[in-house]
Amino acid sequence: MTIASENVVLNVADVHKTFGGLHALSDIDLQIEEGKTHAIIGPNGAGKSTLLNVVVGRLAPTRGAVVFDGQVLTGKQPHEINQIGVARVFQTPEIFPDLPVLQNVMAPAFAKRDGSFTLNFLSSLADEKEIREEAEHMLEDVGLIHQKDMNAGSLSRGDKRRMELAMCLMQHPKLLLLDEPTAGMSRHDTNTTIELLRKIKERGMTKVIIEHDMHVVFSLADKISVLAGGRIIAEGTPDEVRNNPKVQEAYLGGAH
Ligand SMILES: Nc1ncnc2c1ncn2[C@@H]1O[C@H](COP(=O)(O)OP(=O)(O)OP(=O)(O)O)[C@@H](O)[C@H]1O
Repeated sequence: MTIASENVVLNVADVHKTFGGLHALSDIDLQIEEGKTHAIIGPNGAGKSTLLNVVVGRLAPTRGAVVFDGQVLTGKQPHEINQIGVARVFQTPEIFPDLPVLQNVMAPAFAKRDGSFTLNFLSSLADEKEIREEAEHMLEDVGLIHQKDMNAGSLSRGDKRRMELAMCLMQHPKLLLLDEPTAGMSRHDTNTTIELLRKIKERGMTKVIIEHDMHVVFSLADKISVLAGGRIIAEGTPDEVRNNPKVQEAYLGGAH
C-alpha cells in the first residue's frame, strides 16, 4: 500500500477489479490531494466508471483498498460512504421528477439530518425554513432559482444536472465525485458549469471529475490521471499529460 502524505484525502491503494475474466481495473494506485480538482480521463471502456463505483461502494474491489480521510471505505455500504462525506454526481441524474426543483434540492439535507432518504420529509416542509433558505441559495449558485417551483422532471437535461449538483452540495461533502458533469450540455451551459465548479473549488472542496470534454478537463484540473485498459498509464499536470506520447497513443487507438 502506498504511504499517504499528509494532504492526501483519498487514497486508492493497489485496487483490482475483475468481471469474470475481464480485468476492468489493475494495479490502481491513486492519491487525491485535499482541495484539488483531479480529473480521470481515458478512452471508452478504460475503467473510469468502475473506479468511481469502487470508491463510492457500489462495487467491491477484487483486491486493494480505498481510504478516505483516514477511514477505510472498502466494505462499507454506499450510504455509509456518503455519510462520511463522499458525494457523487451521476452521469444520469437521480432526482424526484414529480416534485418541484426546490424540494428536490432540500431532500438531501433532510436525508442527512434524519439518516434516511424517505419522502416523509414533506410533512415537515413548513418548519424547515433554514434548509429552504440554504436550498434557495444553492439554486441561485447553480443558476436555477427561477425554476424552483417547476417539477424537476420538466427541466432540460443540462438543468437537471445542475439541480443534481445543488443536491450534492446540500450534503456539504468533503469530496465531490463528478461523473461527466457536462454530458449533454450546450457549450454555454458547459461554461456556466465550469464557472460553478471553479467557485466550489474556491470553497476548498476536493473534486474528482471524470470527463470526456477536454475543454472542461483542461479548464478545471490541477492534476490528471489517464486510464487505459484498466491501468493508469500517465499522471501529472494538464501540460504534462497533454504532451505525453503514451496518452496521445491511447486516445488515437481509442474511440476519442
Ligand atoms: N458490471 C459489469 N459487468 C461486466 N463488465 C463490466 C461491468 N461494468 C463494466 N464492465 C466492463 O469493464 C470495462 C470498464 O468499463 P467502464 O464502464 O468502467 O469504462 P469507462 O472508462 O467508464 O467507459 P466510458 O467512458 O465508455 O463510460 C469495460 O470493458 C466494461 O465493458
